[in-house]
Amino acid sequence: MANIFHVMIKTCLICIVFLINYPMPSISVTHTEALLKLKQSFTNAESLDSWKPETDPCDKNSRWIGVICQNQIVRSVLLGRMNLSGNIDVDSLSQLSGLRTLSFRSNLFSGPIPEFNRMGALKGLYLSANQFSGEIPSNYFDKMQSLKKLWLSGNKFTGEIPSSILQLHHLIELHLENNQFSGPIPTLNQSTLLSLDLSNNNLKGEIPESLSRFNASSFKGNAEVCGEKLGKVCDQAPNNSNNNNTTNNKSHGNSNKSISIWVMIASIVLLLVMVVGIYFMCRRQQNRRAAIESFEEPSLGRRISSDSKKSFELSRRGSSIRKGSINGKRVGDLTMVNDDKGEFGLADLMKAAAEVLGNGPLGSSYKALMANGLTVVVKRIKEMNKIGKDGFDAEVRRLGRLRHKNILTLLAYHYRKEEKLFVYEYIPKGSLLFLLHGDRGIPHAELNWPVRLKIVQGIAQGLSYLHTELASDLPHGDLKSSNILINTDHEPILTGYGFYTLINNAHAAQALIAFKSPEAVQNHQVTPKSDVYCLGIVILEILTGKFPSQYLNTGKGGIDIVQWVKSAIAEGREAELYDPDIIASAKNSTSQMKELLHIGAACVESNPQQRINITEVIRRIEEIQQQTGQTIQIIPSLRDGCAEIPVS
Ligand SMILES: Nc1ncnc2c1ncn2[C@@H]1O[C@H](COP(=O)(O)OP(=O)(O)OP(=O)(O)O)[C@@H](O)[C@H]1O
Repeated sequence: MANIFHVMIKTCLICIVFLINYPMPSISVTHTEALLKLKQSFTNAESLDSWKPETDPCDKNSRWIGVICQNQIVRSVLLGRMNLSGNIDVDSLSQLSGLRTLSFRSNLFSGPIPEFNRMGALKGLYLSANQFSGEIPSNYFDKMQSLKKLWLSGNKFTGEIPSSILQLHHLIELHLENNQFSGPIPTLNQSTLLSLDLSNNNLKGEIPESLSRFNASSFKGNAEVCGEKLGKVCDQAPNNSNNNNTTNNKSHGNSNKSISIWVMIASIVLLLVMVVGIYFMCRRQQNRRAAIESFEEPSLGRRISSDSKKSFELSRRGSSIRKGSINGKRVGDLTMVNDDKGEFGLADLMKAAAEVLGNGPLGSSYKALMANGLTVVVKRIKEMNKIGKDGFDAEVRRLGRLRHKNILTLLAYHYRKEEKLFVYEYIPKGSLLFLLHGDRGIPHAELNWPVRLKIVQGIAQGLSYLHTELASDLPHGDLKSSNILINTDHEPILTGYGFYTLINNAHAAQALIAFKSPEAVQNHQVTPKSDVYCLGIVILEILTGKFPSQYLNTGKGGIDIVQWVKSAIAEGREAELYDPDIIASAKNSTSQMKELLHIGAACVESNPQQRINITEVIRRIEEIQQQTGQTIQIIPSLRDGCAEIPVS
C-alpha cells in the first residue's frame, strides 16, 4: 500500500514539473480577445471603433463592423476599405477556429504575404488592392485545401504563380491580375474554376488548353503570353540555328553533293506543299467549310472520344451521313426535333470545333461550332436507361415541341443504349450562375435591380409554361442558376428540364436539385411544387448575390440561403440581405425588393401544402413590376475591385 502511495505521489510530482516546464497552450482565448488583439496589430484602426472590449462580436446588439457570425461562431472577418495598415496578427486570427472568409481588400497593408496559410480551413481569402509584395512560396497553399475564392489582385507580388494553387481542388475564383507575377501560366485544371483573371502581369508562354474556356481578357496585359485567344500565335518552331550551323560547316567540305541534296529536299517539300494545297482547295470548294477551317479547336468527335474511356464510335458512324429530312426525322444517327435553327447531322456535329463547357452532375456539356456557322451545346447525359427507346423517343420529341421565349427548346438528340446526346442552341451570354458569381465584368454590372426583377419574372413565366405543357404533374426537376441562361435582352431562358423522367432513379436523386426540396428529402417525392422551392432559392440567390450551399452535394461551400433569409426576415433584418451591387439601382425600390424577398421566402416554405403556387408568384411579381413603374433599363453600377462573399 505504502508503495502504491509512493508511486502516486511521484507521478503527481512528475506531472507538476512537466506542467511547469510545458504549460498548456491557452485555450481560453475568446473570439472577443482574439479580435481585439488583431485590432491592436493595426496602426490605424479608427474604423474599428465598434470593436469594444466586454462586448461580444456575435451579439447582434454589439454590431462589430466586418464580423459575421453564425451560431455564435465568427465565420467571416471582412475588413475591406477600412484604411488599415500595420501588421496583421495571424496568431490571433488563427484562434478563430470557425473562420472561413477573410478579407483585407483595399487597405494599406504592405510587405510579404502574411502566414494566412496557417488557417487551413479558410474558404475565401481576399487581399486585393493593397501593397503586398515579394514572392509567394511555391508551397504556400499546400495546406489550404478548402480554399474556394482567392483574390490577390492589385498588389505587387512577384515571382512565379505558386504551384500549390494547382492543388486547390475546390477553387472557384482566382484573381491575380495587376501584379508582377512572372513565369508560365500554371496548367490549372480545376473544373470548379468559374472566374479567372491573370491579366496585367509579366507572365509568359502559351495559355494552357485547360484554361481555354476563359476569355482573352483573363490573360491580356502579359506581353509574352501567346495563344489563339489573344490573336498571337505561339512560336513552336524549334530553334534550328545550331543545327543549321553544323550543316553549313559540313557543306563547306562537301559542297556539290550537299547542294544537290538540298535541291532535292526543296523540290520534294515544294511538291508536297503543292499537293496539300490542291487537296485543301478542292475540299474547300466541295464543302464550303471556310469557317471551320480557320478554327483550330479539337472537333467534338475527338473531344467526346477523348473524354470517354470506352471506344466511341460516333465519329465513324456519323461520317457516312448525308443530308436528310428533318422535323422529327433522323438525319443519320441524329434525330432532329426542331428545325428552327436549320438542319444538321451527326457528322456535322462530330466534325465541329468543340470546347468543354462544364461537367455537371448530369454529365458533360460541350460547345460546338459547326461548319454552317451554328453554335450548339451538346449535353452528354449519364445513366439514362430508365425507359426503353420508344418511350424515350416520345418523351424527347415532346420536348422539341415546346415553344416559349423563356424556354430553350431541344434541337436534336442522339440515342444509343450506351450513349445519349442532347443538342441545344448555344446562348453566348452564359448562365445566371456565371453572371452572378463569375467574372465581375460588365455583364455582371448590368445586373441591376430592374434587370434582376425582369429575370425573376421570366423564370417564373417559363416555369409556369413548363408546368402546363409537360405531362401531368411533371416538374422541371433541375431549376438552378446554371440552368438559367440569359440572352442579350436579359431575358432568362430555362434549360436542363425534362430529364426527370429519363434518368435512372438513384442518379436523379443525386443529380437533380428538385430532390433538395424538403418533401423530396423526406419521402423522395418530387412534383412541380418542388420546382417552386427551387425557384425560391434562385430568387433569394438573385436578391442576395450569394451562392447557395444547396447547389453543392458535398454540403460544404456557399451559404444556406434558405435558413439565412428566414432568420433575417424573422428578425426584421431584410435590408442586410440585399446584394450591395443592386442597392444603387434600387434607391426608391426597397419596398419592392422586400416584397420579392418575401415571395422567395414563400417559395421555400418547407410544407409543400402551404407553399405559394406559381400563378400567385407571377401575379405578385407583376404587381412589383407595376409599382416599380419603369421600363427596364441597363444602369451599369460598376464596382471597384472585388467584393468578398462569405464562403461558409
Ligand atoms: N445552351 C447553352 N448555352 C450556353 N451555356 C450553356 C448552355 N447550356 C449549358 N450551358 C452552361 O454550360 C455549363 C455546363 O452546363 P451543364 O448543364 O453541363 O452543367 P450544370 O448546369 O452545372 O449541371 P447539370 O449537369 O445538373 O445540368 C454551365 O455553366 C451552363 O450554364
